[in-house]
Formats: sequence, C-alpha cells, structure tokens
Amino acid sequence: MRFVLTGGAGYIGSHVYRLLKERGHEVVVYDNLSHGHREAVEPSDLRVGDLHDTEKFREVLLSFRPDVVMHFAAFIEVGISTERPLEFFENNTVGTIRLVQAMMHTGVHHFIFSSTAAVYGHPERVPISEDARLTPVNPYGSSKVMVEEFLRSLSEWSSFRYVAIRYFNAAGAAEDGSIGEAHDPETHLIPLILKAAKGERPHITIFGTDFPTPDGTAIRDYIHVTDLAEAHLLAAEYLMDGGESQALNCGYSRGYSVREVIDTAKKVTGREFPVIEGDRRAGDPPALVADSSRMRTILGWKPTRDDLAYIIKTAWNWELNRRY
Ligand SMILES: NC(=O)c1ccc[n+]([C@@H]2O[C@H](COP(=O)([O-])OP(=O)(O)OC[C@H]3O[C@@H](n4cnc5c(N)ncnc54)[C@H](O)[C@@H]3O)[C@@H](O)[C@H]2O)c1
Ligand SMILES: O=c1ccn([C@@H]2O[C@H](COP(=O)(O)OP(=O)(O)O[C@H]3O[C@H](CO)[C@H](O)[C@H](O)[C@H]3O)[C@@H](O)[C@H]2O)c(=O)[nH]1
Repeated sequence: MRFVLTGGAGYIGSHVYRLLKERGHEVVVYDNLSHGHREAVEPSDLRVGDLHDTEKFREVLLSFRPDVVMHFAAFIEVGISTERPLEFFENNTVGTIRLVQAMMHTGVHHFIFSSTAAVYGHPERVPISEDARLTPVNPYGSSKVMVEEFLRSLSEWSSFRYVAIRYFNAAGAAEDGSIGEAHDPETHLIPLILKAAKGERPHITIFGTDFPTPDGTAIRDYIHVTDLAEAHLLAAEYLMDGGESQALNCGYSRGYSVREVIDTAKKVTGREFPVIEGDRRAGDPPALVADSSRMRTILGWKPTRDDLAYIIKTAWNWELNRRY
C-alpha cells in the first residue's frame, strides 16, 4: 500500500513509518519539523511542509497518490493547551479539516486519525469503552473531540472513511534503539524517570499521592509504541477491505500506578534516584485504562509487548544511546 504520514517525523509517526517500510509499503512523510526529527525518516521519504500549506499538501497527494493518509501531526502538550488554547484549535482542529479537504479534492478517502484517551476527560467507569461520554477537560482533548465529530459526520454523508485510534499512553522505543521518544519539552512520565536514572535530571516528582487508587498515585495504561504502530497498519487494511468508519481505543486494558512505573524503572535500569512526592497536576484523572476489546475484535489486533519492564527497557536503551 501507499501511505502519507503527516507528523511522521515525530515520536509515534516515526515508529509507524518504520513498521510500514519494514513490511514493504511505500511511505511519504509530511512534517513541518516543528517538533519532529529529520533523522527519524529516510531523507528521500520526507517532504517538509505544514498542515496549513494546503497547496503543498495537495501536490504531495497528487504526485504520490496514497491509498491511506495517517494523520499524526498535532500539538500534544495538555499543559500548554490550557495556556494557549487557540493554537491547539488552529493546529489540531482547523489543520485537520484543511488536510481532509485536500484529500477529498484529490480523491483520497481513507484516513487514520491519532485521537487520545484525553477525549474522555474524567471517565465515569474504568476500563473505558468507546461508548463512554466524551467530556474532555482541556483544550487539547476538545481539539481532538471536535475532529472526531467532524470525521463522523463527514463519513456519514460522503464516501470518506476513517479509523480514529484513541491512544492511551504511548511509551517505549524501537527494539534496536534507532528511534525513540524525543519531545521538547518532555512531560511524559517514563522518559522523565529515565532522565532521573541517567542523572540528567535531579529527581522525579510524583504528581499527587492522594488519588483514590491502591497506592494513592495515578494509574495509566502504558502501551508499547510498536504495538500501537501495528494497530495503524491493521486499521489501514481494514479500511482498504471496505470496513466502516470507527473510533477505537488502543491500550492493553491494564493500568500501572506512577509508583509501580518508578519501581519497575529502578529494577530495569539498576539505578537509584531521588523520588519526590508533589501535588497533583491540574486536570489529571485518577485512572485511564482502555477497554480495547473492540479493537481486538474488529481489527484482530494482538499486541505482543504487553510488559511494562520491556517497555521501559526499550525506552532506557534509547535514552542511553539517543541519536537526536
Ligand atoms: N504520545 C502520546 O502518548 C499520545 C497519546 C495520545 C495521542 N497522541 C497523538 O498522537 C499524535 C502523535 O504524537 P507524538 O507523541 O508522536 O507527538 P510528536 O510531537 O512527537 O509528533 C508530532 C509531529 O507532528 C509535526 N507537526 C505538528 N504540527 C504540524 C503542522 N502544522 N504541520 C506539519 N507537521 C506538524 C511535528 O513536527 C511532529 O513531528 C498526536 O496527534 C497526538 O495528539 C499521542
Ligand atoms: O513528572 C511526572 C510526569 C507525569 N506524572 C504522572 O504520570 C502519569 C502519566 O503522565 P504523562 O504526562 O506521561 O501522560 P498523561 O497520562 O498525562 O497524558 C498522555 O496520555 C494521554 C492519554 O492517556 C494524552 O493523550 C496525552 O496527550 C498524553 O500526553 C500521570 O498520572 C502524571 O500525573 C508524574 O507523576 N510525574
């Protein structure tokens, strides 16, 4: 198959890029490199361009003629979204509508969208099924819910079809350590713990020890980025086989607390580092765990890396030998 990946020079997109190439597919990455890394992609597969440059994106679609567009490009930092909400609606919501317009005008009708567990806000029940109410609690989550609603309606009234994958917490790195997570600023738990283990940061702070969870710290469903990448390929095959539009959760349906993640990281790295107990981070829900049965049934997704120690081991390998 032929794929265009927006945001393919970023963390998750570059792992999907790698998987698709390994499986023999043809891939073009469209990324403005605002947060991505040139080194993550073969130079001949990279087109540097912005979501808002509709002309340039149309040219890429017309010259490359993809079967499927996978759309990773977005602003991702929840905290920044609460300070600069407009930028998130502009990049994540308006940017996606412009992109889909260009697709429709050039006859490309299959779309995979990077959605997020943040669409659920503070869920009433855990594990969370796709039928749970979408009540985002920050502009980042709202920007993604608006896109999902746009996609749902568009696909009802046109030949456009999509899979929105609601990622839970993507983590880990390619097994060979050649690509991995490199956000700036980095706010995600596992890379921050590993920077403390490496001595690059003085400590790790636990954001909140008074949550209604067994050890008082927040629970998340950490999923290895390569299992997440597999879900994208399955979703593309599903659409190419005529599958209907869907929004699907992607997680292991198993949660770990912040303390459990820190303890596992200490074992995996063999390093001790200071752990500080701090206040809750604004807006953090106590527990986000996916009910991923729909994805397993509809796409036949069978993750093989459901092991927190393995996830941290690959992230540690990357952290010690980072190329970018
Ligand atoms: N990392 C997670 O745990 C997580 C969880 C849920 C959802 N997501 C979603 O997954 C997607 C990828 O996340 P990531 O962690 O790989 O982020 P990332 O920042 O590493 O990658 C995003 C990429 O998009 C590019 N980009 C941003 N705006 C652009 C624009 N206007 N034009 C062209 N390129 C642009 C950036 O340069 C970057 O390479 C995002 O849509 C994010 O919302 C991520
Ligand atoms: O220094 C830190 C960093 C994080 N945490 C805690 O660790 C957990 C995970 O935090 P991350 O920042 O790694 O991830 P989030 O769950 O906050 O958010 C991530 O996953 C969400 C979906 O679950 C969204 O998609 C979001 O974009 C993405 O960043 C949270 O309880 C957070 O409070 C700490 O205790 N200390």
